[in-house]
Amino acid sequence: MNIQRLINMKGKEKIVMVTAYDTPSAKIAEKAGVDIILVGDSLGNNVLGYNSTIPVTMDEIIIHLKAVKRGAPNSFIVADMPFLSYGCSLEESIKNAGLLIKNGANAVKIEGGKIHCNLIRKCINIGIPVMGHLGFTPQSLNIFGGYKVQGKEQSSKEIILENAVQLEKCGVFSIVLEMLTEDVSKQITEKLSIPTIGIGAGRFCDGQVLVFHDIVGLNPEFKPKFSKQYANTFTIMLDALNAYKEDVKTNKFPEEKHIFKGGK
Ligand SMILES: Nc1nc(=O)c2c([nH]1)NC[C@@H]1CN(c3ccc(C(=O)N[C@@H](CCC(=O)O)C(=O)O)cc3)CN21
Ligand SMILES: CC(C)C(=O)C(=O)O
Ligand SMILES: [Mg+2]
Repeated sequence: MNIQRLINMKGKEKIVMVTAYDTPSAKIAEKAGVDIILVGDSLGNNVLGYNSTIPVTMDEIIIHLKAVKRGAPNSFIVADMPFLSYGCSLEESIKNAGLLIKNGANAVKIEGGKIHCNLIRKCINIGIPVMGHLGFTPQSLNIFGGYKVQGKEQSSKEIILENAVQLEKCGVFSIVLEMLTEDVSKQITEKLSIPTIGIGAGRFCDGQVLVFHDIVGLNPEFKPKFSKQYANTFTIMLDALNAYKEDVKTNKFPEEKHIFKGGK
């Protein structure tokens, strides 16, 4: 997989993106043959126990990116630039983007609109492919004041569309559209010649992205309307641990076959 192939998939074949944060989830994603693995800053919510993506640092993303790379050495990996790793100084932002590439990412994802065009152009010039992210951008949770669907008012529709157009102009190879009304994501998808990848943005995007833990049901208390849970692994794991506990308590584990014996 590469950015040209992803762009060529637009209008022909839907793009499948899933997050992964560690080696086992990356192995599963690679084995399933997804098109893109995202080392998302949702790492914070789903693995590190934060209640938003805001505390996630470059160091944390890099540790998990390297783990994902080891599990999925042949997959196309996008890494999220975490909050405050970009947007302050241009120089620092470019260095942080480059660090993600050095540590195994094939591209970086940046939340926000045309304000980042300068940074995006610089990144592309030095060889760093960039994916955009518009609509509800979780790093701006404190500006939005909550997890809210975007693009409901005419004025915000126009602003989001304009930002999508500008992101394409400055060279992003794809844009994630998060929690957008379906009419807006459809309009953006039709207007752009790069693929859109939706999460809570309806049926008409060129691809879809979901969080690994939401797909496999590892996070039973998080059930947003846009997500689809395909398995209940939390319960499967809980049952396994309960069975193990019961076996130890009742002397059913370990058995003869689990024992090491010395010579006579
Ligand atoms: N496990 C997980 N899945 C995600 O999709 C995800 C994360 N974590 N963390 C980072 C962001 C944050 N996301 C979120 C978080 C909360 C809602 C939520 O509460 N949604 C409600 C209200 C939407 C509304 O009507 O305004 C919902 O019912 O969908 C949605 C997306 C999406 N991302
Ligand atoms: C929800 C996706 C697009 C994301 O940015 C993440 O998982 O961090
Ligand atoms: Mg993210």
